Amino acid sequence: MDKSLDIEKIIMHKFENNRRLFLVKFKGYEIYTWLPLIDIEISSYNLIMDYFISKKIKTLPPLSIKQRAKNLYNMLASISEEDLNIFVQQFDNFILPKSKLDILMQDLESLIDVNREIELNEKQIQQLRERVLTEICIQRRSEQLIKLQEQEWMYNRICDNRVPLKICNNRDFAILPEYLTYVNEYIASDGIYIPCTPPEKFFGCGSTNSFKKHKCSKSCACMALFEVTPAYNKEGLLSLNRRKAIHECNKMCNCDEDCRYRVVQRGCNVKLLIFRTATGTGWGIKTLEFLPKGTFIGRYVGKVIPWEEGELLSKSNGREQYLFDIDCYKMDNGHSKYTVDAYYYGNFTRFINHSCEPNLTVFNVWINSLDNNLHEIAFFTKRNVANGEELTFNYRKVFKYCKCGSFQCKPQK
Ligand SMILES: C[S@@+](CC[C@H](N)C(=O)[O-])C[C@H]1O[C@@H](n2cnc3c(N)ncnc32)[C@H](O)[C@@H]1O
Repeated sequence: MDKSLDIEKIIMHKFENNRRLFLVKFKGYEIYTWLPLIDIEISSYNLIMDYFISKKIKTLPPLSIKQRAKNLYNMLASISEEDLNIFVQQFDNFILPKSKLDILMQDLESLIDVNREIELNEKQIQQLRERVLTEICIQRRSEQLIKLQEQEWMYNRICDNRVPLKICNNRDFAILPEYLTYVNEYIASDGIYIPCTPPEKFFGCGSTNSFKKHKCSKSCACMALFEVTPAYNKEGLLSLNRRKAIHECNKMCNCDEDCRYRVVQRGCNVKLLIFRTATGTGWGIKTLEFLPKGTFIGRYVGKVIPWEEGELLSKSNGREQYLFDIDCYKMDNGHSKYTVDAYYYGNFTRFINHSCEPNLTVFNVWINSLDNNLHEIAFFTKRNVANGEELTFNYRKVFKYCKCGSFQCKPQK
């Protein structure tokens, strides 16, 4: 019988060659088929019972050994999500054995005598339960790996990083949040306009009439125009120590795409892993290569909402930590005009955890939007970072139970 078809009702039964056959109708189909008891008893035992009762047939068919073994399996399998996550920790690094479900079911069947209640002692129950739970873990793990693979593929289809992202969870059965839409840019909420080109009066550096692309140097006209110190060295690493505004060359400039003042806009060029942390902070980001100080990591993106809306959202559980104010310039009321909400829309940076001793730092960057209140929020490494280290920044919102584990950690009392 096709396992994907559900039986809606049993119409009648008959005996043929000493076998009881049932005429069944499948859910959603006008199909009627004769099936032997053995084919339907596991999935539709209650239907068979109801049918027998309705027909006033006294002898109910006994449960088959298979069904009883299945019931026993289900009984042993009952466990909460939390306990399953604890159970799976016994397998180092989530390396599970090969499935032995067939042997387990055979063993359960051979334990069962159709006419008698089975009696198992505590130790037998414990051993069987461990085998059943192991099978559940194997099943859940294979479903999870398929899902994580799909999510990695979906993220990389959209993600504009120059190196593909990797996703890995060797801690529990969680997958990445399915409500998250991966985006590379700010998404404007109703009534907000995000400029994607500089105003016309801005000419950029180099002559726009020239066909020959010019090379920007320390004396790039943009830096003089915006009265900023050039932010990057020749290797494209951040050379500012103090938090200053960064202006990059933009769409109006006549310099190469690989100009040294186009770092953030070129995207992340680092091998990154979205992983499940061991410290109970959920997902996090780690680098899969050594990063020198000043390496650009990513832009914090998401839905741009008015600051006041962010304030309201921050009161709802779990949302606050995904909100980031675009706050280089404050309004008269002392707050930023806009906030980025990365809860439903965001990129990998929404998974960066907080640390009281972080290895990332945040800079405000203007590229094509020259609106004071709509700059980019960019992460750079604030020191050399070793291959395999988790990337963190300081949220500047203290956690009651901070799990960053650093010596500087200041959890709220
Ligand atoms: C912006 S998210 C970071 C990604 C998050 N770990 C996840 O799985 O989506 C912020 C949330 O991560 C967790 N988190 C981040 N840093 C933490 C820390 N130092 N201590 C405890 N929880 C932390 C908190 O649950 C917080 O609400």
